[in-house]
Parts: sequence; C-alpha cells; structure tokens
Amino acid sequence: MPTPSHLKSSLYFDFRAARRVPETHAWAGLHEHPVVDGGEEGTEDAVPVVDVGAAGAAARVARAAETWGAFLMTGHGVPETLLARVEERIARMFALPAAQKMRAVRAPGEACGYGSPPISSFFSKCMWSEGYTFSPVSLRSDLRRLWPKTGHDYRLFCDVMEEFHKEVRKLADRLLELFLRALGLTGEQIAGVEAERKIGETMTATMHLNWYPRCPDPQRALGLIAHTDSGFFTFVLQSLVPGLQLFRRGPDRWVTVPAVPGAFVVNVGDLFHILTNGRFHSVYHRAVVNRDRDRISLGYFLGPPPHVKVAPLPEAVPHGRSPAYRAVTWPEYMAVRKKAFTTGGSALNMVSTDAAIEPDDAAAAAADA
Ligand SMILES: C=C1C[C@]23C[C@@]1(O)CC[C@H]2[C@@]12CCC[C@@](C)(C(=O)O1)[C@H]2[C@@H]3C(=O)O
Ligand SMILES: O=C(O)CCC(=O)C(=O)O
Ligand SMILES: [Fe+2]
Repeated sequence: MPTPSHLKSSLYFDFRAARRVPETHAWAGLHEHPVVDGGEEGTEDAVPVVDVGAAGAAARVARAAETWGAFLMTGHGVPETLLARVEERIARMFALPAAQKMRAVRAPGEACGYGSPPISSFFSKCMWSEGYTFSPVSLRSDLRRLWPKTGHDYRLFCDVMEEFHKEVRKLADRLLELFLRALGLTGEQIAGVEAERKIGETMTATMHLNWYPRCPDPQRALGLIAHTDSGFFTFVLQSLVPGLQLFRRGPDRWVTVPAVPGAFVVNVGDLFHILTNGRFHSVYHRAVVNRDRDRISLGYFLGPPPHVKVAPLPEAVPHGRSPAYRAVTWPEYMAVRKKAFTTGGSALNMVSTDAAIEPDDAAAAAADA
C-alpha cells in the first residue's frame, strides 16, 4: 500500500548521512532491462541531436519525436554562462539546511513546494532524490517559503530563474512552431488557425528541480521512477553527470542520455502525444543515481492552461480516420493517470477513443480527485 506523500515528507531523510540504502529506499526490478550508452554517434542507440538553429530542423525534430519521443537540442541560443549560473544556484538551494527546506514542503494536493515529486505518492518505496516545484510566474512569492528573509541568495536565485524563464519560454514558442511545421502546418496555418495559435499563446510553464545525492549502493536505489511527462513537452537541463535514461523497445533497453554541455533534452509528453494523435509519442524515462557524484537536473514543463481541452489536431489525423484520443484538460488527464497508477493500466489507453471506457470518465475521475 503506497504511503501517502504527506507522511513521507513529514520526516527528513538525510541522504548525506546514509551509509547504506535502507529498505524504504530499495527498489526491486531495476535491472530487468539492459542499459546501453546513448552517446555513441552513428549507432542505433545514439540519442538524436537536433540543432534547432540549422536548416532542416523541423524535419529532424519530427523524426526524433516520431522515433524516440525525445532528443538533445543544441543551437538554441540560450547562453551557456546563464545555464552555468542556473546550475550553481540550484546546487546552493539544495544545500540549504534541512529545516529551511522543510518549511517549503509541498502539502498534499499542492502544485508547488519541496519534497518528493508528485508521482512518488503512487509508490510505497522512496526515491533517492529531493525536488522542488515552482511556477516561474510567481517565483518571488513561492520562493519566500524557502528564503523567508529574502536575502542575497533569494535574490540571486530569483533573478537567475527569471532570466532563464524569459529565454526558455521564447525557445518553447520556437520549438512549438517547429513541431507544428513538422506536422505539415504552414506558417499561415500556425498563425491563422485559432486552435494552433492558442496553444502557443496560452502555454504555461512549471519548473521542477531535482537533486540526486550520491548513493552508497546505486544498484538498489532509484533517482526518479520511470514515467512519461504529462504535459506538451519538457526541456531537461542535466548537469554533466549522466543519469537520465530513455526506454526503447525491440529489444527492450534503457538508453543513457549523454551529458552534452549546453544541450537541453526535449521530452515529448502525453498531452502532445494526444495533440498529435500519437504521431509524436511521449517517452518513458527514469533517472538513476551513482556512487560518487551528486546530480542535478531542471525540468521546464510546458502544457496547456488547466481549463483548456486538448484533442488531436485535425492536421494530425489521417484523412478519413477519426481521432485516436478524446479531448481532455490537463487536470482531467492527471486524474486518469492517477487511476491508471492504481489499476496498473495505461493513462493514454484510457483516453483513447478505442478504450472500453465511457467518454465522461476522465471528467468523472477529475471530479473524484
Ligand atoms: C507540471 C508538472 C509536471 C509534473 C507535475 C507538475 O505539476 C510539476 C512536477 C512535474 C513532475 C516532475 C517529476 C516527474 C513527474 C511525473 C512528477 O511527479 O512531477 C512530473 C509531472 C508530470 O510530468 O506529470
Ligand atoms: O533528472 C532527469 O534527468 C530527469 C528528470 C525528469 O524526468 C523530470 O523531472 O520529469
Ligand atoms: Fe520526466
């Protein structure tokens, strides 16, 4: 029976003091599939790299999103010096005293706060990580919970995250346009068609920071449980310590994403899978830990505002066929995913138009949540 997240978060587990991985943090079944290196260029396991500033980027984005659901994005124009400052500030935040971090603990049902990521509430085991979620548009007030005295560190953290958000939100618009062009939409359609225009205009961003402390027995522990991101797409900035793994089928294996300085990993999320009628598929991924070095990552999650229904774009549905998914809002989808976790089903299958589930189930599940 999974432990409610508020119970897990009411006690601070001191990773720094741990000399072994306790039963509470030991996961079974971590080594069911082999792990292969995704950095060997020219091999079929090489994680696609797309220079989004180069000619032909839309076609490369499309290919990567169709075949992997993820890629390493270079040529994006976000200065490496900014990325280095972001990383430095994140490391300082996670190094705050436990009591200070616990002041900002995410309460059950809250979107923002400190502690294990929301997904951890579905599992009885704890992950070898700490996280902090906040909204970049309200970060100055959110961050007061961590730094009530709003001193030097608070100001530097907020300044650098605001600068990062400004750059990366623009980048998200550019990437969205590449994705839509890749689906075959022309510039005029993107600018003129109401549904598509609204996606870019209303897209929201959430930031989630991860700290994976070094671990005395990394084979027994897990940094972040395997999952698909639920939104449209995510930019992941990982420190130079690898740990992110993407799941590939045929044969089933985990591919380690190489740490490429200055690159973002782009993950396709479930709502983009729905929007593109499954043409761009969401990627199943996890994060592992290692014995010698801490690892930090930042996820910049893009998705629709809570009230907006996401349904397959007509351009993505093959001629003469009906859409493969029904329309859902993000909260409705999260509620379906919650149900999927407890029943062992697949949330995407549960919102597929083929599913033997009543059309109003997503809304009903949302009402229950
Ligand atoms: C916008 C969001 C996506 C996310 C849930 C959240 O509200 C904020 C944290 C995100 C995160 C990060 C770690 C993995 C994940 C599954 C989780 O539990 O929290 C994702 C969520 C998601 O993509 O669904
Ligand atoms: O730590 C990573 O590289 C991945 C993080 C992630 O998947 C997430 O925050 O959703
Ligand atoms: Fe993720």
